[in-house]
Amino acid sequence: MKDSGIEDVENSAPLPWLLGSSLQVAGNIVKASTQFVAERAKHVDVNMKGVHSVVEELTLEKLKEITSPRAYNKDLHFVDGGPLTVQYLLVVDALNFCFWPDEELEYEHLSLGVKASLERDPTVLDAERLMWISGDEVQALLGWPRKVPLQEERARLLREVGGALMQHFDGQAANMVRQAGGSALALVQLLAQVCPGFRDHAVYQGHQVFLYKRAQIFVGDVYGAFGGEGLGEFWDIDQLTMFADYRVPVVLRTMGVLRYSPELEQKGAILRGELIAAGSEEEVEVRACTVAAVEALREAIAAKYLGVPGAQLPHAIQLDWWLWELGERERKSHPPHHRTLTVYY
Ligand SMILES: Nc1nc2c(c(CN[C@H]3C=C[C@H](O)[C@@H]3O)cn2[C@@H]2O[C@H](COP(=O)(O)O)[C@@H](O)[C@H]2O)c(=O)[nH]1
Repeated sequence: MKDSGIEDVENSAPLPWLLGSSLQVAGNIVKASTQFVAERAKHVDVNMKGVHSVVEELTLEKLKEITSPRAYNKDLHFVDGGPLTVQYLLVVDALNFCFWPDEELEYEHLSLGVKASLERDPTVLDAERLMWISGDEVQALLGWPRKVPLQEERARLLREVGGALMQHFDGQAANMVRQAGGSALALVQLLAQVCPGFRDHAVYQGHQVFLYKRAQIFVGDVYGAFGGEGLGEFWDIDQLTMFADYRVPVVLRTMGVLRYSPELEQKGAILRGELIAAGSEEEVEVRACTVAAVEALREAIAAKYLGVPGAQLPHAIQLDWWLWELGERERKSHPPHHRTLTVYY
């Protein structure tokens, strides 16, 4: 095969199979598969009138804020511009799920708790230590005064990360980023391949639906923490979708962008704070329609601001950070979010 040069490409291009795979051709499998759900959803829908009224009110000044490098909240994180930041973000995003069973526990307790531990002991996130971490050590890592929800699961997920880093990347999360060759989608796929805990998907009406929330948020965090440069430089960062959590759907509902059926909202579990099962139609539709809603917002913003001097078209992840921070600030006045016991978000 020498004369065809394929051998050379294989040796030089990282993960060539991804470049030609459905992942690249169909863009992001999260975008494609959540669209499949949004077109059929019974309990949730994306209200295009709501989308257009939000974009109507979106000023150029607000858009500049959303697309500025400061949109990523570095104060909440350990950011030293080096590979230890990548190790830190992978650990945080391996644990970045399901805080609500503990009324007082919020995301910042996770990110700032791990940051404080790392500043006390720079070896605390070494892969060979993560491989053996216990539930009690996870509680200590966060510096939380009591057990954290799903504590033993969180320890298992960290042990999985430690083992994968030792097996494939010489213990360094930064090596995994480098192996993705500057592609955000390839890095999402690579992380989901080596760590089953990041394979956030469901089966909906017989079709596999990918949300990949923690895998995508890890890539978004690396991009944000490094300001889109060095280890954070991804040529296809605009291909990532928003991160399907439980905070942003509430924000989109208060904006009139997302609508829930009466069964789901009034009579249903949400207002009574009952659990909605992971993988149920309701849960998958809430998450998938949230992804589709942010894509619709993004397209409507592009239609309004394409070519406008000084306007930068936002990535889905920048819209996500804007909506999530808004939801965090307003969470006391917002209606309750849906409650799913899960390791995915
Ligand atoms: N969609 C989306 N979901 C996000 C985040 C973040 C972390 N954002 C920081 C990182 C960079 C940015 O600049 C932000 O400062 C956490 N979560 C999810 O929210 C839920 C936690 O909610 P609560 O219980 O209220 O703390 C839980 O599912 C968690 O996984 C985000 O950015 N987008």
